[in-house]
Formats: sequence, C-alpha cells, structure tokens
Amino acid sequence: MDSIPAISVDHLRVVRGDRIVLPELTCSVPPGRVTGLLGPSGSGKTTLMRAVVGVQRTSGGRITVLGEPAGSASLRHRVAYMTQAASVYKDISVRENVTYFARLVGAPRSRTDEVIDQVGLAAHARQLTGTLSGGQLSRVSLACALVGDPEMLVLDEPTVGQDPVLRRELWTDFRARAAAGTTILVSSHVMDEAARCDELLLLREGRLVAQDTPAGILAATGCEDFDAAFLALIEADQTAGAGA
Ligand SMILES: Nc1ncnc2c1ncn2[C@@H]1O[C@H](COP(=O)(O)OP(=O)(O)OP(=O)(O)O)[C@@H](O)[C@H]1O
Repeated sequence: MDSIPAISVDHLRVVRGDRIVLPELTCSVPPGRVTGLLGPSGSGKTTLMRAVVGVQRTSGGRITVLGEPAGSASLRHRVAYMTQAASVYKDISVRENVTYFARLVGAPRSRTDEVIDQVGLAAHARQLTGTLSGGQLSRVSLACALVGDPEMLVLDEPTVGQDPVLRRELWTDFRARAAAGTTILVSSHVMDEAARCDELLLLREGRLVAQDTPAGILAATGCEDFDAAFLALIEADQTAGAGA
C-alpha cells in the first residue's frame, strides 16, 4: 500500500466480559476506498468498529484514525458511525432526526432532505420514526451518519433488511463517496457485496484471516464466488489452528 492508511490497527487487544474478542489484531484500512469487513457471526467485526470509533474499551495495542488516536475529540466530526441497532429518536419524525444530527455536526439544513432522499425515505420524511419498518429505521440511522459528509464512514451492516434495489442504490452511493475521497469501512454478511469493495478484511475469532482485493481473494482460493472463497479461507484457518 503506497499511501498512509486511514486506519492503522496495531496489536489491538479487546476483552469483553470474560471473552478475549480481539487477541492481538493488526490490520490497516486504505484512505478513499471501500473496505469490507467480513467474518462469521461473533468474529469481532462490531468490536473492531467500536474500537475504531473510540467507544470500545481496549486492553492493549493502538489504533490510529486519520492520523489521530482513535476516539480523539478532533475525530468526532470527521468520522461517522452507523451501529447495527438504529440509534435514532423514535418519538420525532425522520426529518427531525436527521436535522438534529445535521445540527450536531454543523451540516447545512439543505443536506437533510438530500440524504433522506439518498436513503430512499423522501416519502417518509414527516413520518414518526417509531412507526417505520426495521429496514426504514436503519436507513434513518444511515442518513444521520451521511448528513455531515464525514471523511470516514464506519457502517455496521448498513444494508441489512433492505431490498435488492435499495441495496444497489446504497452501494452506488458508497462507491461515489469513496471516489470523492471518503474512507468507508463497512461490515456485511452479504457475499455479493464483497465484490463491490476495493479491499476485504476477513476475520475469524478476532484474528485476521485474509486482507486482499476481491479479485485477490478469488485468485488465492481458486473459487468463483465469495461464499465459496470465504468458506475455504475460514476452513483452512480452522484446520491450521487445530494443527497448531
Ligand atoms: N458486552 C459483551 N460482553 C461479553 N461478550 C461480548 C459482549 N459484546 C460482544 N461480546 C462477544 O464478543 C464477540 C464478538 O462480537 P461482535 O459483536 O464484535 O461480533 P460480530 O463479528 O460483529 O458478529 P455479528 O456478525 O453477529 O454482528 C462475540 O463472541 C460476542 O458474544
């Protein structure tokens, strides 16, 4: 990688409860690219994202984000985080939620309707957020993350529960943002989304199993699709672990 990473994770250790979730993770995320974070359920994707945005207590190692230690106050407006559970107010309208977040990050009011439109909720702008469907609710969260046009987007399964047309539109938007210089770290369980990333990080049990381009992953495994490629990588890692 010839540019300075947007995210550098160096020997990161995270313990949650009595579980060592990330034993000693080292990886990096390039700037202005879409990096997909993949791995079996419970492999530590959300934990890593939480550490990147500075809301996860860590017990070793270091994370640098846009040149600053993760969680620095100076990163607050530069990095937006969309969690899996929609973190929006249910008792106000969609537009009021997005306007509130716009105000927090100093975004112009005009951006509110633009991002509501981008996430496909224009027809629901005045609807009470608590009456939306699950997929619509998570799009409100996404709109709140997008409204400040941050330098970095950390998105935890942003397309879960969305229909194929919307997923395609959201990915077109992510690609356009990356082309304009935004760094995107996005987790997903949908394997066809892996192909839309520039770079992939595959985790298993809190360890990095592979980091490569989508084409590199397919070439390395000799597989034709990502489902098969990831299964092959996970199984090879499991076998290597069992033999160690
Ligand atoms: N508060 C907690 N206390 C103890 N263990 C936790 C806590 N939160 C998460 N864990 C454990 O940490 C591990 C990693 O969880 P994490 O949510 O990071 O996984 P994930 O890869 O994002 O999973 P998924 O794909 O299902 O969202 C899991 O084994 C989970 O049970």
